[in-house]
Amino acid sequence: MTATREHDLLTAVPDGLLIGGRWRPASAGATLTVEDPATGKTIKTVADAGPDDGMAALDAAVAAAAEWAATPARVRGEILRRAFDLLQERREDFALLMTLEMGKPLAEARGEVTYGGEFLRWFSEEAVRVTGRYGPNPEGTGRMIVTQHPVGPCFLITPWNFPLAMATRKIAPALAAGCTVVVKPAALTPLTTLYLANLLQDAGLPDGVVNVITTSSSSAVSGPIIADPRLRKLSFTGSTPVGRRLLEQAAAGVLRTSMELGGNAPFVVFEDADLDKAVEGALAAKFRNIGQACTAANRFLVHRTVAVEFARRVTAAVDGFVIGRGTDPDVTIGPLVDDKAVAKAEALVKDAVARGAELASGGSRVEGAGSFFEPTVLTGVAPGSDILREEIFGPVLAIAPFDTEDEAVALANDTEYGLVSYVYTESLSRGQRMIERLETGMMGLNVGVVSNAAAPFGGWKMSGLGREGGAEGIHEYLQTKYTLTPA
Ligand SMILES: NC(=O)c1ccc[n+]([C@@H]2O[C@H](COP(=O)([O-])OP(=O)(O)OC[C@H]3O[C@@H](n4cnc5c(N)ncnc54)[C@H](O)[C@@H]3O)[C@@H](O)[C@H]2O)c1
Repeated sequence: MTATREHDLLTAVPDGLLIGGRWRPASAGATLTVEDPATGKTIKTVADAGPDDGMAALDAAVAAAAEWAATPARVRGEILRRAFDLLQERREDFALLMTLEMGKPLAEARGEVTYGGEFLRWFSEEAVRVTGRYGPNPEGTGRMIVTQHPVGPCFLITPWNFPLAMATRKIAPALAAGCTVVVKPAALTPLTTLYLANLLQDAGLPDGVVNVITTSSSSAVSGPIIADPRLRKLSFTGSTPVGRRLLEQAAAGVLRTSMELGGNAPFVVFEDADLDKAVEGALAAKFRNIGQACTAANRFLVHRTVAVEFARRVTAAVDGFVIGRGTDPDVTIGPLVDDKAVAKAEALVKDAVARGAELASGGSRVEGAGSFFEPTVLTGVAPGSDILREEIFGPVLAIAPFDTEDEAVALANDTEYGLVSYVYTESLSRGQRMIERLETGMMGLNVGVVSNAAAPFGGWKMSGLGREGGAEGIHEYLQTKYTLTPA
């Protein structure tokens, strides 16, 4: 990867706010810097929006709402399809951009372009499948008509860990449903969203349908937007504490919300599992995105009879990982997003070891430039350790043994989160029992990655509200009207 290629790409990314189809600086002239977490160096400076800019973006979304809602769904779908096609042409640019601003290895960034792109294609097709119902009133006389309508202007807040996919997973269904949006990416990773907005313009999206504000003052800018009665929907992906705060704000206006929040996924390996498959799944579920995924396996619950062998095999694989800047094709473990993330991984490992866990591999920060933490395997993690309760969001694989199926279920469900679980067993009946017993919105049964544009992604319990993707996803942005007529 040449420095010139990186420079040319970064230069091509807009550095302003997109409001009503025009790129412009923040009204106060403020800027924020974006760093490469592998080097700690600034790679670009972009506009830092204030509350006035946020309101201007909402004004633009409101002004464009009626015309976009009246645009035939077929036309809206065709724009999304063009955006999908353009993304395929620009896939290497998007992959490199994510590696530069967020740190994930290029091969994984390419995987995210594929995954994130699929939401554009999926919802380009779903746009034309929004239908109503018309029929006799089964309870009496007259006719019942049920119709679907866009909810109106939406505010979409995305996290830094999947800069492209978290944006397309919200923007595509909103546009398909006929809603206009204001998008606010995380301040650590605004570049991918800016470049995506640029692509949507190239795909023929009318002015004002997608507006983007980048800001380091998330709560000061978001508060007035959420409080504005013209806003009709808030969709958020991020941590549970921030989600809870936003729900409180949204409650004042009885605002519709979708919340994709934190996880604490159990990865259960039964004694009858195919260990080769379980190890392969474990590595994907844990080390994808350097462990920084809401779907990352957080707690490895392994039957005591296979725990030593499972640990031996994952440790052998982890010892072969290559740490470094994600632009190097040999690298399998990039940096964490910032030093705070490194400190958190360090503290969780320390606590687990203090409570009796053994370090089979890694365990330390990597000294020098950039925010690196060694891929780590911990065995014999004791109940009550912080690492079993908190979302690790780092490359630490923590193994705790269990003896019976009931114990595995109790441990797996012993968390306020309920996003995803992973189960490895060769028994069909046990697999089916796990579907019934595990309290999560998604489950990987002998599979280590569940994300899929055609599936309803989302959690139970404190992992969130609503679903993204699948046939369900577009309904987050539609509201139902029921009409009774005597005819
Ligand atoms: N369930 C899912 O689909 C899913 C997917 C990815 C990440 N996540 C979760 O996201 C978290 C990691 O992301 P993060 O660290 O960026 O989360 P975060 O909650 O700190 O930030 C998410 C977004 O919210 C913004 N934000 C923060 N405080 C705000 C406030 N007071 N008002 C308005 N906006 C605010 C941030 O700028 C960012 O854009 C993890 O908990 C992870 O599990 C969930």
